[in-house]
Amino acid sequence: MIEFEKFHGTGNDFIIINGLTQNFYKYSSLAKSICDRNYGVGADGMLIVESSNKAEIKMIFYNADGSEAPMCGNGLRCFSKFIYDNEIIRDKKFTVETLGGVMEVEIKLIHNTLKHVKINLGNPKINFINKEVEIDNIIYKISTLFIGTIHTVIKVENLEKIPLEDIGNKIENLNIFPKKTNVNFYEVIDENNLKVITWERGVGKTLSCGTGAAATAIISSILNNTNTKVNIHMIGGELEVEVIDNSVYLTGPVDFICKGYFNY
Ligand SMILES: N[C@H](CCC[C@H](N)C(=O)O)C(=O)O
Repeated sequence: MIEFEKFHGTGNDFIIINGLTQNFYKYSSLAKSICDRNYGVGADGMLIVESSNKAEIKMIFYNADGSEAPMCGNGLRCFSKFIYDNEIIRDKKFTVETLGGVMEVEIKLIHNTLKHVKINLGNPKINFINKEVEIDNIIYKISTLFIGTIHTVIKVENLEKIPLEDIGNKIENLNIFPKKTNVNFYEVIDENNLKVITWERGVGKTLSCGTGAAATAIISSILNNTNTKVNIHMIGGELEVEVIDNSVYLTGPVDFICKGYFNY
């Protein structure tokens, strides 16, 4: 039996397992089983707590299909609540090692309960902006960058007209992306507000994506002159992204859902 807790950040849901107190192997197949929405607990991803020699704690992250990914913004925000509420670290600011680099987190308490987490995703690395690709006779202008993990961002006029599953999948698997990509479509509401839907590598459609929100805010500020501090409206809720110098800050709510034992 594996003890786990489940959290969500704006509807992006995660299983978190304390690897400091439990030993188990084959994370990839465990992620696939535990994240399965019919035969498992159900989640977009699985996070494991491990000790670190580069930061105060380490987060390991797997997508629901069992693939390992370097970073997850909403996942890191949920992970921070797990760490604080389980008294693994009791400071309001701490550092977390991920495969995408060491990230700074800052927790926010409301009446002594951890409700919001702000994370610093570091410095984005832009691969290309507005590259034209043709899919099913339609030209899409895609922009790709690395912000903890790989994201492709595409501006559209009307999100409701986007067949996310079909086109998200095709862009994820374009041969210019040997390791695939996460895909975000966005609409500009005004200079302070963007609406975003995300197709995640290794998961599919999710209700929210933290690094995707950050990636979209960065590309939109370059292409549309939207502000460097914006609200990102995702299906599952709202996130705030702020770009200051070479850092991208992501802030939003996190919630504990349940705790239990997985039969594995
Ligand atoms: N949902 C996550 C991103 C997961 C990225 C993952 N699907 C990948 O393969 O890179 C977030 O909140 O940032």
